[in-house]
Order: sequence, then C-alpha cells, then structure tokens
Amino acid sequence: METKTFEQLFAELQQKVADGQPGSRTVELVQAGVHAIGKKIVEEAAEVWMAAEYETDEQAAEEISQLLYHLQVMMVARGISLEDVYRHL
Ligand SMILES: N=c1c2ncn([C@@H]3O[C@H](COP(=O)(O)OP(=O)(O)OP(=O)(O)O)[C@@H](O)[C@H]3O)c2ncn1[C@@H]1O[C@H](COP(=O)(O)O)[C@@H](O)[C@H]1O
Repeated sequence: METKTFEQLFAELQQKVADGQPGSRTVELVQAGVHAIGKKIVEEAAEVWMAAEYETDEQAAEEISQLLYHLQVMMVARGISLEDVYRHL
C-alpha cells in the first residue's frame, strides 16, 4: 500500500480546500467550521486514549491517524501552516 507522509497529507488537504473539491470530507468539515472540527478532535483524542489502553497496536495506530487528520483539518481551517506548528517543537 502506498503510504502518505504528514507533509503530503497536509498539502493534499490545503489543495482540496483551495479548490473547494466536491465530495471532500475535508472541505465539508472546513465549511462546518472550527467548532465542529474541535468536537471531532476531542472525540478522536478520546478514541486514541481508549485504543491505546484496550486495543491492538494496529487499532491504536488507526485512531492516531484519524486524530492527526482532524488536527490538520483544524490547521487548514485556521490558516495555520506546518511551519507555524514546527516552530514550537
Ligand atoms: N486521513 C484521512 C482521514 N482520517 C479520518 N477521516 C475521516 O474521519 C472519519 C473518522 O471519524 P469517525 O470514526 O468518527 O467516523 P464518522 O462517525 O463517520 O464521523 P462523522 O462523519 O459522523 O463525524 C472517517 O470515516 C473518515 O471519513 C479521514 N478522511 C480523510 N483522510 C485523508 O484526507 C484525504 C482527503 O480526504 P477528502 O477531503 O475526503 O477527499 C484522503 O485522501 C485521506 O488520505
């Protein structure tokens, strides 16, 4: 399976939102706004916690990928770049 890096995913999401790509969940979420995206982040974070405590490595990894995806959606919605975040690492 072809894998996608964090940077590649971010570039893809930015492009989809810039194009307003029909059928894109990312475009839908960005249109729904920061409040709706924030709720998804909290939900996914809880799922990461539960998966890490009670599920397999594979399930935990999947939940982590969903959390990272939703964090990137929030960044796109707020116009925050990878560099803006990396500066704090
Ligand atoms: N990495 C992800 C990704 N991770 C999670 N998700 C979405 O987040 C959902 C996970 O949330 P839930 O388990 O809560 O699912 P749900 O209950 O259906 O969520 P709700 O719609 O009810 O809020 C999944 O069903 C996916 O729809 C993602 N959607 C997209 N991506 C990537 O983003 C790219 C762009 O996607 P689109 O914008 O949809 O084209 C894709 O190529 C993917 O690589």
